[in-house]
Amino acid sequence: MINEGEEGALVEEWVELDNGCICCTVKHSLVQALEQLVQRKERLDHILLETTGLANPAPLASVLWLDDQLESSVKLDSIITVVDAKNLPYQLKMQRDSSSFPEAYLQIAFADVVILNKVDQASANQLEELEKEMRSINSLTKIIRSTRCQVELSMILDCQAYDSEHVAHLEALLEENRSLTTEELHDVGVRTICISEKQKLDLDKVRTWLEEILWDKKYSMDIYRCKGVLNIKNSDQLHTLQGVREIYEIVPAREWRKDETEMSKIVFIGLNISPWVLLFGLNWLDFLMMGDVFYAGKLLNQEVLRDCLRDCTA
Ligand SMILES: Nc1nc2c(ncn2[C@@H]2O[C@H](COP(=O)(O)OP(=O)(O)OP(=O)(O)O)[C@@H](O)[C@H]2O)c(=O)[nH]1
Repeated sequence: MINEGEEGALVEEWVELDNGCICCTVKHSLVQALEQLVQRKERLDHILLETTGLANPAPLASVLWLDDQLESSVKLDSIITVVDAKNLPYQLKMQRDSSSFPEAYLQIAFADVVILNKVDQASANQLEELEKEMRSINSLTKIIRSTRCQVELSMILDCQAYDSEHVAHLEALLEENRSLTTEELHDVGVRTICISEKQKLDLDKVRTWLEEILWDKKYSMDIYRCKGVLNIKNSDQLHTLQGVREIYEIVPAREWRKDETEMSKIVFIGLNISPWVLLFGLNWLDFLMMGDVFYAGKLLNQEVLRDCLRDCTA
């Protein structure tokens, strides 16, 4: 850490961690070290943690988010991924065609913000294609184009992506997606699915449904991230859902406003997401699908949905 000392001199300070990878072996001592830092410094606004280019963000995200719930002084604000506009198409293709550990996919799937860097090295068409591909992996992410990573700090700090009460972005996203059309469904890989439903949900049943998906990994779906607003039976409160891997939280956030439509909107980002399996679960929650489902950024129409359900119950 570099700080300003007496008479403006720069003072370098180090906090030493045991040897090991911060996303595996030393994740708990990392949290302790961060807390120590916060206690020692009065003027610490943000901590930017840079992992290696091969890191899997999942363990770090879970441990920092969990710590936030335990009222630690360190709070996870957002995960930012820098991608290279020139090389990303090659990396995604390589990982799609092999069974290797999909770091590039994981890092996009977990990103709350993607900085699409080196845009001077790609054509307008290539950039558009890349953004489309990234949005099909993670529709929730905010993409910022840059050269030499020059971005407004206000765009990457204070995003509150893990804040239970901060759902404005999610609501905007689901509105935004409405104009998309139906396309292919048979797609494997890391994808986003967005589900909206008008009927009120039974909270206990939603929990059971989520736990089957997140904990029991029903039908081999591997969910990295989930977020949502929920319209719960016998409650006048808008509830929010936040989840990172197996950990999830549903909390009443605020009363529904008069000008908003009371409905549930849930987003899952993960590997091998099967729309029909999720819908089968939803059907079991006792409601007919009245709302919309978007898969990899594309709207599935009601006919396709009904076919999915028929397939599941046959
Ligand atoms: N043309 C172009 N080159 C860039 C841009 N951003 C970075 N570079 C160049 O890309 C090379 C790699 O940049 P680094 O910033 O060291 O890349 P890095 O991935 O952070 O490297 P690590 O130190 O391994 O983390 C350098 O030669 C940079 O000058 C960009 O927007 N456009």
